[in-house]
Amino acid sequence: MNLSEISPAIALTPLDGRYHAQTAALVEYLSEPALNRERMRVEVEWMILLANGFAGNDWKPIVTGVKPLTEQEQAFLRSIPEEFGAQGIARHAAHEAVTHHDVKAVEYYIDDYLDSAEQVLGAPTQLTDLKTLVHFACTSEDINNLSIARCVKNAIEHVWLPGADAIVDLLAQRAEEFKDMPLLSLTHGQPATPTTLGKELAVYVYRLGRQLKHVREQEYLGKINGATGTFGAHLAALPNVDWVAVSREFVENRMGLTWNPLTTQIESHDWQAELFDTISHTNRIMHNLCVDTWMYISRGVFAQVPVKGATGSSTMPHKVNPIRFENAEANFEISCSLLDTLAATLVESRWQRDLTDSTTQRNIGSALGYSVLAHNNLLGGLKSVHPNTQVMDRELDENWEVLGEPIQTAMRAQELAGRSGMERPYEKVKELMRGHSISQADVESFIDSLDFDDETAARLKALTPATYVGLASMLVGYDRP
Ligand SMILES: O=C(O)C[C@H](Nc1ncnc2c1ncn2[C@@H]1O[C@H](COP(=O)(O)O)[C@@H](O)[C@H]1O)C(=O)O
Repeated sequence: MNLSEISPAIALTPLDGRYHAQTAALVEYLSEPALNRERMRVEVEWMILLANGFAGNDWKPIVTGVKPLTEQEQAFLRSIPEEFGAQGIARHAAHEAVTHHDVKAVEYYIDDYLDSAEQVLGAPTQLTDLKTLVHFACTSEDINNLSIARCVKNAIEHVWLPGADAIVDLLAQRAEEFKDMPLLSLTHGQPATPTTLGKELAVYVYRLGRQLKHVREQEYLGKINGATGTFGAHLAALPNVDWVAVSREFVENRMGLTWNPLTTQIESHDWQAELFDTISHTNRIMHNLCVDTWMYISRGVFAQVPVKGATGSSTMPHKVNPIRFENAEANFEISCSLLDTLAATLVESRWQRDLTDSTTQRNIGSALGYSVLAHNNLLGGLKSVHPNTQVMDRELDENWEVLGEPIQTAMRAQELAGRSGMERPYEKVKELMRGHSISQADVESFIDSLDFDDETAARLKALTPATYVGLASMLVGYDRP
């Protein structure tokens, strides 16, 4: 059996195959039909603006000879994208098979609807004669850039950000829960100044929160200014219209985007580079979290809740493998590579336009899809782990030498305050502790061997690796930038 002949078609990529259920929400915004539907929305809104005007021109038609569209006519136009489904996709494809131009095919698709307007509305309508208003004075990129910006904005706001927020919210909740849970830290993989598990999670909350703030503040730019951004055709056809004002009204108020006044044929895509860079950066922070958590699991700091009925290893029955973190790690990497390519290449275009951006932007769905998939697995993974305080306490208790730092720092303070016998504090502690296994008794007798004032000696003796966590617990309160 030839797999390529099976119907419905078998997905080539995992996003639309194996992982479809986890990425399907993006189909609504970033699939090819979603783009074509958005193109239709842009085309019909442009028609409505041209026919009905706006407050800035006292609601007079912008194109001479066109009467304002009635509520019913506007509703009819707006129904075209809203009715775009399986049959519409096939009809658009049939037009494209002839035109070999996807935006032109959208124009013809709308023309077909205008032919049926009188029948659908049940009354004579000027719409049947308004085919020439479809795509009026537009180049394809006028339609494309606005459609893509709106598709991406919706995908970010409705799918990507909620997924990222869910991770940050869970981390913040866990940071608060675990803020007093002491944890041996490892710098260079070696025992170091203890922290708390909550504080380490709060670091991620803070880092991610900053990036998500950038994403929320992202501008989405749009333009509608003709074939090379000069309004040349607009002016040649209708010289008395304030086209700059019309263009601005459309981009800002009808499309909900930031108006770009100065472009070549293409919107310059700088906002896309900014957004994709930020998302890639966010992916990398989450990748770091996956790796850290994976290693905490390996160390026993986090235990995993076994999923009922699930198999860890096909041969080693005892195992619960951290597969969700590994899956997320891999998908973040693929997402980053696509986003990095998009951000790097979209900001360049030969002279007034080349078409590389069109081809490249068709992968925005994949780039965000791998990220959304990774979010899903990371969130599931995080929900399935819980701290093992026995392991954490044991690690701390086996590493009393981490108290070398507070002792030598207290010695410095004593020396600076004029107390004698505190010279060469770092070296003295190093002599005692470096490379040795140190017990609680060793630490105590070392403190006793030095001439600390009573209060300092008592404070140092009260320290254990588990209580030497500084302000970790309080710092968790700073996790939301
Ligand atoms: O308004 C215009 O069309 C102006 C024209 N520039 C174009 N602007 C936007 N789209 C264009 C352009 N040219 C082609 N196409 C169509 O883009 C589609 C590219 O397909 P793909 O590589 O799959 O992304 C594919 O459907 C192409 O037919 C120019 O000559 O400057």
